[in-house]
Amino acid sequence: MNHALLRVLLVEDADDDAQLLLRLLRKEGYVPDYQRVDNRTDLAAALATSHWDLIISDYAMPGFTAHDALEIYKQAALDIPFIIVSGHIDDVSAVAAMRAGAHDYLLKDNLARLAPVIARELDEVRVRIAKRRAEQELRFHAYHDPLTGLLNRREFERVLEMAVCAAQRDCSQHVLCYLDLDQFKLVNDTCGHVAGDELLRQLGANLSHHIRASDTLARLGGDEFGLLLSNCPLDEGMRIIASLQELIRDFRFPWRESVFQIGCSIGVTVLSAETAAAGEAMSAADVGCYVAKELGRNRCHVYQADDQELAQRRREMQWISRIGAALEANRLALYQQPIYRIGAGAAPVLAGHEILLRMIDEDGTLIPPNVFIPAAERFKLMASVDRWVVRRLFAAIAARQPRCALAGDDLLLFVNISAATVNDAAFFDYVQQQLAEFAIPPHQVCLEITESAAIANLAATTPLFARLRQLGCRFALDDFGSGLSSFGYLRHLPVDFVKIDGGFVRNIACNPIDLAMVEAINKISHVMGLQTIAEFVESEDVMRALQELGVEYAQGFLLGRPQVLVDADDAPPRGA
Ligand SMILES: Nc1nc2c(ncn2[C@@H]2O[C@H](COP(=O)(O)OP(=O)(O)OP(=O)(O)O)[C@@H](O)[C@H]2O)c(=O)[nH]1
Repeated sequence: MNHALLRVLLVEDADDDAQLLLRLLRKEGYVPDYQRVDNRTDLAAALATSHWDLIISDYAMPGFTAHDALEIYKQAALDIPFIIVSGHIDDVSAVAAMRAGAHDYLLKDNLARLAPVIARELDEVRVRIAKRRAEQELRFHAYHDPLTGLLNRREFERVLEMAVCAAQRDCSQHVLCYLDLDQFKLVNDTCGHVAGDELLRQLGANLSHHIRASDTLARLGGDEFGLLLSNCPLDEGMRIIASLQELIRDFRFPWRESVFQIGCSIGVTVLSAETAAAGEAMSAADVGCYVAKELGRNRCHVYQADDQELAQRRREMQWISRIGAALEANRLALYQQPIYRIGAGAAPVLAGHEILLRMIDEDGTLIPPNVFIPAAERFKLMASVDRWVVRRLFAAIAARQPRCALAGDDLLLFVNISAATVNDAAFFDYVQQQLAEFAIPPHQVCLEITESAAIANLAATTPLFARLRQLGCRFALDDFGSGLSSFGYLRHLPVDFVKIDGGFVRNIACNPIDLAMVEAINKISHVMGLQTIAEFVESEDVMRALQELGVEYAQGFLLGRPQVLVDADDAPPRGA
């Protein structure tokens, strides 16, 4: 038999009856810890001051009934089983008492059911408590960061939105801070993530004890915290921030043999009637924090409008890691767009493909080249990107991958190279080695460079083109015509094809100036012994005009859209 402590509140005027109940409880193995009350005041006081597992109440007492007791019990809003044990109670009164909140009723001369009823009610209360706890926990997790117990980013943004609305409505001022710990990575790297977690937990708790009750602190993720100082002008906000900085400066985090001291960069912005949206305020505080880092870390910076310029630089810098990661993880895909030989009165004949590059971001979205290539150029990643394309393409052809229609054919591969690659002294050797490794016939490869990049790097372009042409590779000048001064340069560049800028081609059927430009480029190219390719051929009218002019090749949506050639998940080639 179990001996379970049972804290029981007896609402009973007769001590004899109370003792009888207690004896019964003991017989059933309970160890009752009890109090007897017989009036409203004592009952209310007992409920308010002690914790009870069970209430057993008589039905009718002098000047006091179970209904009165139930009323007080309901006001206390406690989840305690309430059982009526009465000398005589008619069915109507019993049902009324159950409706008023009693869990069961028994007659004093038949208490055989008492033990099972108590066991059942205690069980049910346990189930209700467990359910409530689980619900509370779920609610807590929806709004809180599991590591620190502070609010999470989503809840912080909700509170921030309310503050922005309040500022717009009643011109109140609030201060928003974005806190990012300095060199936090060091703690993780030297002592492991468990130490880093503990530091975040301790610092979060310290900060939360230090702010006003009306303020909101949240962990936004990683080592970043958000703080909203409600109804607070900037000067008062700066005083609070200064005291938080002091607290962080004084904070010591001991871990095994080491003691860490941590710095924090803080971006600050004011929410006022002019604040348009919570997202805008959040981004201003984030930019402020970035500037604080740039200025040397461990400081606070109030966001200024011209900080955006710095932030733009940061966004650009992020491309370095995005492109680097994409190269590393082979998250680049090759597409091919057909180029046809066109002749007056004859059906176009497939002559080759231009190889186009797409980047796939970490979340699977396709990034077009006009978005990431300018960034790759700015951050000197294009030479690596070009090498990646060459190797990936050659490997795909050598492996005769199913989508690769080029293998074994005499079709040309037009591969774009950048100005950076032209200036890469080792590129010639690289291409030579790749051609040999994958047994690609050099005459199938036509390297394309834009007219402007070729001219801007003339000193490097000419010898590279000459050497690669000796191997058998061919060259095309891309976007020809966009830099109008370039006819003279054609004489100096050892190229085979001129790709006429699509900006002229697109409208030749309706714009006589564009038609004249294309005609001139075509004529001069032919006089120099070069063949011409028209880009952006999108309609039959344009195609007819090109055939009449005697342009040799055409490329554009009319003839074929870019198709996947090598997907990001195709097996990558081994090696550099
Ligand atoms: N321990 C722990 N580390 C985390 C958690 N979330 C993110 N981190 C790490 O926190 C670091 C945050 O990166 P950054 O803010 O860029 O690094 P930092 O060293 O603080 O550098 P600065 O902010 O430039 O001073 C990264 O190393 C993450 O891996 C976490 O929940 N626990």
